[in-house]
Amino acid sequence: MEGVDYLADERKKAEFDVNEMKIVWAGSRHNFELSDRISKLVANDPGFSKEGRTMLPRKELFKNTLRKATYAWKRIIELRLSEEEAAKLRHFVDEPAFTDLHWGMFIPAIKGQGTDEQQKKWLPLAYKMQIIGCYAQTELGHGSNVQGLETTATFDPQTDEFVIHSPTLTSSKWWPGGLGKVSTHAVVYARLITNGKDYGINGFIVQLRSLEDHKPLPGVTVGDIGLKFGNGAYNTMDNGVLRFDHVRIPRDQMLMRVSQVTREGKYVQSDVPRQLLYGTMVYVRQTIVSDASNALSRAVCIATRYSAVRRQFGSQNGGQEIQVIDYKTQQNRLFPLLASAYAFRFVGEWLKWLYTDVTQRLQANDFSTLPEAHACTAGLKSLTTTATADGIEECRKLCGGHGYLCSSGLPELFAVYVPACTYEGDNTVLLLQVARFLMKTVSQLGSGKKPVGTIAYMGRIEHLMQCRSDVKQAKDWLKPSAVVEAFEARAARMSVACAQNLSKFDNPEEGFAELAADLAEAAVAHCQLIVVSKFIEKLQQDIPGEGVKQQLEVLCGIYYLFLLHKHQGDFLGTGYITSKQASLANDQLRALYSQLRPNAISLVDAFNYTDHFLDSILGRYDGNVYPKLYEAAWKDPLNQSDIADGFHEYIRPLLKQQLRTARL
Ligand SMILES: CCCCCCCCCC/C=C\CCCCCCCC(=O)SCCNC(=O)CCNC(=O)[C@H](O)C(C)(C)COP(=O)(O)OP(=O)(O)OC[C@H]1O[C@@H](n2cnc3c(N)ncnc32)[C@H](O)[C@@H]1OP(=O)(O)O
Ligand SMILES: Cc1cc2nc3c(=O)[nH]c(=O)nc-3n(C[C@H](O)[C@H](O)[C@H](O)COP(=O)(O)OP(=O)(O)OC[C@H]3O[C@@H](n4cnc5c(N)ncnc54)[C@H](O)[C@@H]3O)c2cc1C
Repeated sequence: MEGVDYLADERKKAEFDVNEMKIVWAGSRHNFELSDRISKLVANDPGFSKEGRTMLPRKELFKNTLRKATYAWKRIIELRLSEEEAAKLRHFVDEPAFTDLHWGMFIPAIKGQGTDEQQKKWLPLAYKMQIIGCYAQTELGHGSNVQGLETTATFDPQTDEFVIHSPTLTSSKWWPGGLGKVSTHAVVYARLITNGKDYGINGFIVQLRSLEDHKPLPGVTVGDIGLKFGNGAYNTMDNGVLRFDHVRIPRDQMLMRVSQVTREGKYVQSDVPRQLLYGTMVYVRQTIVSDASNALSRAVCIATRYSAVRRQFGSQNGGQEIQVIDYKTQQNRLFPLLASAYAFRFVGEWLKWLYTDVTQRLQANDFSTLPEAHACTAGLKSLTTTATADGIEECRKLCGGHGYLCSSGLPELFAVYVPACTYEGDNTVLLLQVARFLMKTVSQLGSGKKPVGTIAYMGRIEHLMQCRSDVKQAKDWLKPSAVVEAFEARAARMSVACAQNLSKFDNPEEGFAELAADLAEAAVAHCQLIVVSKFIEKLQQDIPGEGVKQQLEVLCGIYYLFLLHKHQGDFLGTGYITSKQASLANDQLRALYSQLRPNAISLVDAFNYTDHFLDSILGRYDGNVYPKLYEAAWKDPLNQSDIADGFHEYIRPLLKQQLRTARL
């Protein structure tokens, strides 16, 4: 980095090896070197400049995204990047585009739900981008309720084709990214009807646009759904609307891994569970959990650096004012978010492992871990995206007024990120899926079926229902066993309380609906237990580097003690801790803030973000905030002239009129 480093003093305070922490953050030396190389490649290429992006009108913004996405593809080919390198490059280009859905959902849907033959036919075309695809599931009338989708795919045995049709306005596909203006193909989810019988939802590969002139094919109506939240932000994506008027596709374009329709029109269900139809969602939810730490760490990096630069009040004898990062209130808002970024990183790594494991089992026809994989991906997607979206907004507030400027990077980051709470499953709907899994687990206790994996703790239910915390002094809260038991007891007791209340209803579905808010809270408690446990397990590994493990222990402590403080009501209400023990937890939390403080800047440096990727004046590596903010203001189009457009038309007559009135 060239020039003065205004954060140099902060960096000197670090009590750990930042370079080793960079490797822990990246997951491995290989990952670190890959991210470092590709992020610099993108940052140094003017073709990926972000200059002026938030000021472009929609059409220009979208065209610019098409240019960038195709330029990225050109560079991927020229540099002969591997699949892993190409994915990193798209990540660091940092602009939502149709390619996210092509690579992230269209291809995985064909891989997960297509037969070998179908994969052989479609994947090479998709890998070379000779066709571009999207994932068309959600409709105007239904998103969460997948079984309620209305689009039909009716088999016609005369011609050996499916007829894809949108029977109602509400059956219009609505939201799929990349659909509006770009995709040539889509995996369309529709009700499979053969011999007059409705067999429920299945995926179909449907061509939408001509590969010659890109015009919609006969019977296809397609377009963009309109401007979305935030300036720039997610408007780089062409989320689309799609209607079919009796569009015919060959039978072999039904994705046939889960079920098949024969030439005669007979429906055949394979021996794989129907839930595999939802497999692409499980995959994407897992990637969204991994991505949460990316988004949160960006916001935290900006807010932490700026909090060290910004000074307010407390000047003594003409000396400097206090850095706002030294206020306990600032630390209490910021440091748990820094800790959460690390916590989500590690739980994301673990979830990736779980997903790989379940995928291998599925290939060997072992479906036993699918329910747990669904509960973990759904629950952790909900937990991490909610906390990340809220955390980004908190970081904006932590930056005071300047956080509201687009040049802080935070408004755009928030606007791009916040739909993660909705897409790939509304966060409340997903928590209720976890709650169903928990209620099923509780109902099976005593049946001889031993709970395993993330619900193994339920196997010790008798102990967890009656144990009490033995914390006597603040530092007892640093013992992993004390913490894990606290989170297990809270989660188990909340689930059991829900199950007991449910048993009072004659109709379980009515009971579930009535108790949904409590059930969602029990699901949150279970998911927080997973994140805390995985952080603690990470610390049990061998972690090299001077002081690195100690810093991670501080972060882990902050993560769980902050949760304990925030959800004190649960821990006290379920009777596991006393109010005295809650207060000791808070004392320990404050002590950990003081330990973290000198390391804060280096802990965000460990994310290894380039200034290009952060795209934030407040988060600049060198902390040179004020001159750059001042400079940026003058680049606003409004400042291209002293007299604004519209002045002569509107303001001048007003001023003249006031002048006349004053003269009277
Ligand atoms: C795309 C690239 C991703 C990259 C991410 C990184 C981010 C980068 C930066 C961001 C920039 C751009 C990326 C943007 C990407 C946006 C992508 C967004 C795409 C979408 O939104 S696609 C549409 C997603 N839609 C949903 O998620 C719908 C949610 N609804 C459902 O999942 C279901 O309908 C339901 C709520 C689960 C209910 O289903 P159903 O009524 O059928 O089920 P039941 O409750 O009756 O349960 C039956 C039975 O099935 C089990 N089950 C349910 N789901 C699953 C599953 N997925 N897997 C396994 N099992 C499942 C359930 O537990 C029941 O079991 P039981 O009978 O009790 O044993
Ligand atoms: C930016 C963005 C990109 C997207 N990309 C795609 C895409 O590429 N492909 C695609 O197919 N779809 C896509 N979607 C659609 C997305 O998956 C759905 O919006 C999402 O699944 C939520 O469904 P919904 O809109 O029907 O919400 P709704 O279900 O209508 O939710 C409305 C409210 O009702 C509540 N609610 C609903 N059901 C229940 C229940 N059973 N119990 C309690 N509360 C309930 C919810 O919590 C929420 O508060 C995208 C959406 C967005 C915002």
